[in-house]
Amino acid sequence: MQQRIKLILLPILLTLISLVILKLAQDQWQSWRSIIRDLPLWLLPITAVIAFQFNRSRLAYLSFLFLIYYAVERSFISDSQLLQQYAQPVFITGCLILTYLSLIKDRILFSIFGLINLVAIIICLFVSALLVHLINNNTDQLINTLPWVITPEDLVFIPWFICLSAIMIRSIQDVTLTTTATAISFLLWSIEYFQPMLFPSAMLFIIVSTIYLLSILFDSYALAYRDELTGLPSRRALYNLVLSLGPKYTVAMSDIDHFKKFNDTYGHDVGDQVLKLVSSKLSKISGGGKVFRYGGEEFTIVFPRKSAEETLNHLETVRQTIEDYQIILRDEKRKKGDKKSRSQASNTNKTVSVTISIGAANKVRGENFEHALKQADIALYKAKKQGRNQVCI
Ligand SMILES: Nc1nc2c(ncn2[C@@H]2O[C@H](COP(=O)(O)OP(=O)(O)OP(=O)(O)O)[C@@H](O)[C@H]2O)c(=O)[nH]1
Repeated sequence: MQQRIKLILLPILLTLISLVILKLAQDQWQSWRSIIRDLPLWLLPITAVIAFQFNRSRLAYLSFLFLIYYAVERSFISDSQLLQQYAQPVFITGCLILTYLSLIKDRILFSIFGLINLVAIIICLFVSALLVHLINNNTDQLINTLPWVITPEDLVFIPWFICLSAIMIRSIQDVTLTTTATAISFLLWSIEYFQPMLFPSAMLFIIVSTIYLLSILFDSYALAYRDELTGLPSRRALYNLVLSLGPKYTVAMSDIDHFKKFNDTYGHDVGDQVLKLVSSKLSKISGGGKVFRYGGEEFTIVFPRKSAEETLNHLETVRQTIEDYQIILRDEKRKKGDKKSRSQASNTNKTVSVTISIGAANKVRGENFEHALKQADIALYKAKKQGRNQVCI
């Protein structure tokens, strides 16, 4: 749930807030109009290249297609009738492409997948031309069968609504910043068509580029500083934190007991499940402890401004929580099986529990972080030797 708030709701909310602020501050940026008008012509290609470099092929496609759209729109700005004439098919094409790109995965641009995507984009173009043709030729019939349709122009809401629903469902299913960025593009694309007077297109495409660049930046940050399996900050993030630590802190090393045996008994996949659950319990440690996956089944906890004695209660509480926690092993058959096997599986779910050992050490004056880490490791070794499932300092 937290992940959904962070990766879907927050970016959408921030975009909406930015739009409101931009609208309210309209008078201020009006004087920058000529710069704003040119900015997408620089920003969109830069975004496309960066997205391509970072293997975000979907964002690269979108930046490139928006660039073409914006460049064409700018060059035909004087011929407003021509723009009007093609507005509907162009809008539906955009909706279809955005929906298609939100449904697929990022693939290498110059590969067979790149070719497939290119063909799919061309198909979107034809489908939208066909749709508009069908709508225009069957307007009367459609209006009679669909009583809630008010004018022929409103018929565009049908494909739009289908695409919107598909994108929304996809955003909930595939919680990534790229999917959210595609959903936000759809929102801005809809504003561009339904409310063209609200914002100049240039402003919308500047926002689109900014969102793409930010999503690439945050994704890369997460890749560099977060452990993929557990979602905890990685060892690299730990060494980043060390740079900001003051003279007083405590380092604790924690390790799951007999994890090799656990893996051998239940398999590596179940081991992974347990690692995730232990990480989630550890990450809720009290006392301001910051938890990192050090590697394998080892975790490091840093308590800034606390002595080892002051952290004992917090470490003991988390150790006890993990010991008491009954882990329900998900039956793999259940995920793939039919209804019958699912109900059988729910009765055969096994519960297991694991314990952890923890060693903690103070940062000693005149010594560095490595020294504190080594002392914590020695304390952990002591906890293991004394029978495991305990905290030692
Ligand atoms: N499932 C899974 N296992 C891992 C992962 N990383 C490390 N391991 C396993 O963790 C186990 C660590 O085993 P050991 O270092 O021998 O320690 P232990 O069995 O936990 O025994 P003690 O620490 O002495 O209690 C090895 O079997 C590794 O394969 C991982 O990401 N997933």
